[in-house]
Amino acid sequence: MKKTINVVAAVIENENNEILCALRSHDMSIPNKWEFPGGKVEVGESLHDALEREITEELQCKIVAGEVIHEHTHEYESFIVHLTCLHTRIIEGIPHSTEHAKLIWLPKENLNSIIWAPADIPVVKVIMQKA
Ligand SMILES: Nc1nc2c([nH]c(=O)n2[C@H]2C[C@H](O)[C@@H](COP(=O)(O)OP(=O)(O)OP(=O)(O)O)O2)c(=O)[nH]1
Repeated sequence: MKKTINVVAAVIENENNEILCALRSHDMSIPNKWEFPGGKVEVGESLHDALEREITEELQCKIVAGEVIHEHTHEYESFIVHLTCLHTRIIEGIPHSTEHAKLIWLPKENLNSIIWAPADIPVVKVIMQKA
């Protein structure tokens, strides 16, 4: 049976209505695809706590996590991901990549100009509808 992992990801918007997009590196799972920064929720952790922890580790800045934008389940070939994306804003620092190949800020209306991890496509559509 395929394993299901619970993942929480940050839709980080700046004052220019741009969204932070992170490129998975060639040595990660789902390589060379764009995603929203975040990661797996640990046992006993709330979504908000998990996201704030992951962003501190991954981007070396502090965010505050807000409402859920979208959540759904996507089945990959070897595992299933339950992805919850939260609206967030940075409260301290500037994002620096510690794990990703690249970070870019993209205007909401251009989010479909890059190749997203398949699980992210529904949330990208939701964000673009609100652009
Ligand atoms: N953080 C994040 N992960 C995503 C997104 N979309 C998506 O399919 N995923 C997948 C990629 C990973 O397999 C998993 C997230 O786990 P992770 O961030 O701990 O991934 P990882 O590469 O560090 O871990 P691993 O797969 O090497 O064990 O969920 C997304 O938008 N953000």
